Amino acid sequence: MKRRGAKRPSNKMKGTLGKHFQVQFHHHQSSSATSSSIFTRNLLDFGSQDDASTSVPDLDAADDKDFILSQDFFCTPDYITPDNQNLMNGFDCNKEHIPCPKSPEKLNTLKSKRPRQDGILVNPLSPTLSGSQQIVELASDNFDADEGNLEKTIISGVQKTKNYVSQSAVALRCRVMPPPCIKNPYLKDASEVDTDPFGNQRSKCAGFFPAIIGGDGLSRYHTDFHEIEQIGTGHFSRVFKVLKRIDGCLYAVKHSTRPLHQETERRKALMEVQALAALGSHENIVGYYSSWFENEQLYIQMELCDYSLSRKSSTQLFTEGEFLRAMHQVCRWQRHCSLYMKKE
Ligand SMILES: Nc1ncnc2c1ncn2[C@@H]1O[C@H](COP(=O)(O)OP(=O)(O)OP(=O)(O)O)[C@@H](O)[C@H]1O
Repeated sequence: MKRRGAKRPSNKMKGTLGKHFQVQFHHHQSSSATSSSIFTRNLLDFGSQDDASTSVPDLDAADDKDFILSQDFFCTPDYITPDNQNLMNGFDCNKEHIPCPKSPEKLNTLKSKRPRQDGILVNPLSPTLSGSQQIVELASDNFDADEGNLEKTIISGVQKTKNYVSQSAVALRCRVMPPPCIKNPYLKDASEVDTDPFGNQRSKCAGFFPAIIGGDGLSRYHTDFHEIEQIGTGHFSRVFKVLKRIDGCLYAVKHSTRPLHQETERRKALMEVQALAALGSHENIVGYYSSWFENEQLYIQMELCDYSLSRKSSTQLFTEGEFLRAMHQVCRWQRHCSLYMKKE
């Protein structure tokens, strides 16, 4: 494997984990030129948040950024298109009898607790530590030769790299797309999706589709849902039939058509969500699942109704049965609401 810009002597990294980190680190460097612009932009954006004062001694600062980001946030571009399949097989403990990387729990030992200069013990899994510090601590369990250096690194890290992992980076880590679940096996009459909407993307990766991630890379809508079709329009909104990737169920997602810039606008839009959530589940009320703001638009995830009175064209007349069913539902709904009001 070609190594470019290798700064650390190889004897620093012993064992499988070290090998894995080295491989990932160098591979990321060599493949960075071919990475998508999204990856590159995000890496740069993230890197720009780390100023000189936050760099860690003994290690090259730029190397550290690559090292941390490729491991921690993206599943790495390598994961999508591995250049060397054998290297990826290194993760398979059964195949090569190589021990798996230690679980984070195993690091929570007395040995891994380092005294800070102010005398307070530092737990590497404590939320006050950044991701970079945890990775450095992870390395210390494997590379005894560098124990002293790493100890210094950790202590300095606590002082200097306090807010190294930004909120957006943490959010990005949470937005790794789950593998699609076309059919939920626990649903009796599971919705059949005739064709695989994920098509050839499925073979490429288990989790990250850069092409459909929004401009900021953090689209919850595109990460969590596959949009199938538009099923309705409201006065200020559009409603889509979607497949939730992780559970394989169909839902309706309604989102506002224009950005809600003002706080008052957002509050007003939220009233619909609050009413739906407060009413709870009822057979005649559309089920509410979740809601969120994205790009200043409100998204509401709801039960997908297979029938809508508004879809009947104005020229079509209701049959008597349909009319009675509709009236019955309205009455039940009113009763449900009045019961709810009484509770309040
Ligand atoms: N949960 C759902 N399942 C199926 N179709 C839906 C669902 N929610 C809305 N629709 C469809 O989308 C159309 C518009 O939705 P809705 O009635 O919520 O909009 P609206 O209240 O008129 O709009 P706005 O909130 O912008 O004023 C409905 O008439 C219906 O056809």
